Amino acid sequence: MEELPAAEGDEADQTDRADRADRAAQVAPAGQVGDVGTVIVTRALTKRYRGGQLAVDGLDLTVPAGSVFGFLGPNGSGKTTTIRMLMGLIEPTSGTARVLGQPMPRAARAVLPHVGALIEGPALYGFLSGRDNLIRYDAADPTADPRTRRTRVAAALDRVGLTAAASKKAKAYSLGMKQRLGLAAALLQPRRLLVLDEPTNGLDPQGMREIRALIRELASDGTTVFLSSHLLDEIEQVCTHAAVMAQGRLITQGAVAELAAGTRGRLFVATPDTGDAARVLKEQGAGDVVITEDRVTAEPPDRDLADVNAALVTAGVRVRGFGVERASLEDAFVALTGEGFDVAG
Ligand SMILES: Nc1ncnc2c1ncn2[C@@H]1O[C@H](COP(=O)(O)OP(=O)(O)OP(=O)(O)O)[C@@H](O)[C@H]1O
Repeated sequence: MEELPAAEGDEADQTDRADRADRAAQVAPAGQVGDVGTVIVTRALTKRYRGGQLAVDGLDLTVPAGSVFGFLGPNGSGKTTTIRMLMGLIEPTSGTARVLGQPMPRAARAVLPHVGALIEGPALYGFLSGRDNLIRYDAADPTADPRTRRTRVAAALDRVGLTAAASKKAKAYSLGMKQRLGLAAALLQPRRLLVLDEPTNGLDPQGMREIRALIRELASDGTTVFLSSHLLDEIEQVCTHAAVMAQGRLITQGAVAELAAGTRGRLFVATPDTGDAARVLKEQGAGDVVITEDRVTAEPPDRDLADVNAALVTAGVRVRGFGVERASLEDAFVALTGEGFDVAG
């Protein structure tokens, strides 16, 4: 199987992501309904299932054009239900959803040809080769010209790095290769929007890296990518923007860098005297003190950190490092919900 290019280094990645975030911000200044700069807008979107379960509760989502938008939430928080409403697969109970400027599900026929979707794993025929699976997908599209089918399929296989494995039966594919084949199917036609539901679910770390690299590459062409995930670090690694869901409700949304920036990071002390450091930090008013090997971390207290540092030194704690770590999206989530991220919905 062909290898995808390795993920770029952290620094290059950050720059690239910042560039894309800028571009997305430029085309979506206010994110109003119907704004050409937004590809998905929902207002008070709500879904109550027949059994009474309120799966999505008054969701106001704004996805800027050109963004890699992470739809983040623990299992059961309503992500798949939202995606199914956006794709016109189920009707909302109330509220509205517009995709590419058109109302869903009413305009599904006009909208969906411009949207590539990978929802709940690709439906593949195991006894057919990867290539033949794509030929079937392409043949099912009434707008696809049969004369150029082989060229389109070859280009899609190449795009996801499956050319060398194209003749293998799909049942012999690894999970990562199956996901890539699903992506290839979504890419048979040029798309303005890609919607990926948990694209790395069940993959090993290498498979995850490959799919993330592919997502970055797709986004660099200007395609808006909307992906759901229950993995915070995944969103931080690939997304320019994110929305955070919990129990059917939107907790927050915006540029990833800004979401975390609004939250205070954790105070850390690197020291061999962890026990004493933890005691002093508590005395100084720090909360949630955690000891790990030769580090103590805590919620910073509401006082000058220079005084906290001085108190440590006065107490004889040998301080090798002291500071506040940059807040992660996880810190933001905990600050907003008062809960850890790994909660069941
Ligand atoms: N068809 C259905 N009928 C009734 N309840 C449902 C149905 N589908 C989902 N639910 C419930 O709605 C809530 C939201 O589920 P949903 O699948 O949208 O969440 P999710 O964030 O995508 O989670 P996961 O990552 O586990 O798929 C859950 O409590 C779930 O049990």
